[in-house]
Amino acid sequence: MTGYNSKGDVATSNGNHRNGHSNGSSSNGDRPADDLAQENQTDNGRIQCSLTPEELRALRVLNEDTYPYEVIQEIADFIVKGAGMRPKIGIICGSGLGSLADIIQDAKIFEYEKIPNFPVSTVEGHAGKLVVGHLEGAIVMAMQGRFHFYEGYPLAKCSMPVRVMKLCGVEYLFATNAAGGINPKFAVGDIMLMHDHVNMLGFAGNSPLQGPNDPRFGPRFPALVNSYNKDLINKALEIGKSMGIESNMHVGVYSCLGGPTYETIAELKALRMMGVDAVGMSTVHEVITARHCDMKVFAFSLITNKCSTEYSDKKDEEANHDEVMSVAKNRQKACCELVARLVREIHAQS
Ligand SMILES: O=P(O)(O)O[C@@H]1C[C@H](O)[C@@H](CO)O1
Ligand SMILES: Nc1nc2[nH]cnc2c(=O)[nH]1
Repeated sequence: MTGYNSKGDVATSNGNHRNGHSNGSSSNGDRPADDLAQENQTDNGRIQCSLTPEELRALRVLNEDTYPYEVIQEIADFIVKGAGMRPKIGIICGSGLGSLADIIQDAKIFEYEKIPNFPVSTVEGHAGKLVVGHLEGAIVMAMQGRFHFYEGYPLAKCSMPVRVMKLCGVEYLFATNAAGGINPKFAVGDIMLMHDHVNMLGFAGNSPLQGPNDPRFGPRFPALVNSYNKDLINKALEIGKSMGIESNMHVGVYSCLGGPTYETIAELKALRMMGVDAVGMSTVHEVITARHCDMKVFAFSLITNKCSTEYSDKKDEEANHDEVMSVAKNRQKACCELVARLVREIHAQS
């Protein structure tokens, strides 16, 4: 059998692996490169490809920026069949917020590495598991680990799981993230419900929808006004009130930068002038992909650090991922309750 894993290795029928890394296992042992090149040469001097058509197709899919509809459908079928249920709500867990998936009951867990054609998570705080099960009566699917542009994935690949969710039957996307608070009124640990975004990667000419448009997902030129569902924002505000956290909740504008660097003071000043309240490295391309295929979107940022727009020599004012993770851990209970109660409301309405 020929199989593929998500690291781009190709496993052949005799169990050998080919990959591009010098320290990877090789079906060719330690034979000199000249020998191998000669063996693969055809009469016209071109290197002959020894991959089967299936192997080539899988490699193409792994390396392509866009996933064909049929491949997304295959992934969705794999998940729905494996889980034995069809989810209605999709949740993307932000950095350190993986516990949002831990509250799912009767969970069927899929490691990303075992899902055909799925990328792998490479960031600390993103476990790399897809969890399908029940939450407050609804069937949900949660990504414990998302894909970021700075990991080296093209945007279409980063947000490909949103299309998988859609073909699984998901109607609502809940996207969560850890973000730096630029609005001076925001404190560490606050929750900002997103009501709009500034797509900085889009300003630079990058979009998850780049390339040929497949109308089975949505239109070539989707509108993005009203992307963030107002009813869900209002419901979340009511829930926040009844949890007694209304003074730690805001509604604001998020912006996604490419990362992995945190922002300079000059960049933060520019973002603030543009009306940005919180800054991160994700979510926007997922929201674009979700709106393109007409999903209802709810998204929030957990403010894990304050972004000062004043120059300072203080080391403790510099953002760092350990702080991001530790704040997320401390606030996971409130985030889980907010998500669970909103899911309950949606389920009660349907
Ligand atoms: O996945 P999210 O957007 O929650 O993660 C944020 C952005 C970077 O991945 C990381 C930086 O600390 O946290
Ligand atoms: N870009 C960015 N991402 C974050 N994720 C968590 N905090 C931050 C931040 O300050 N900036």
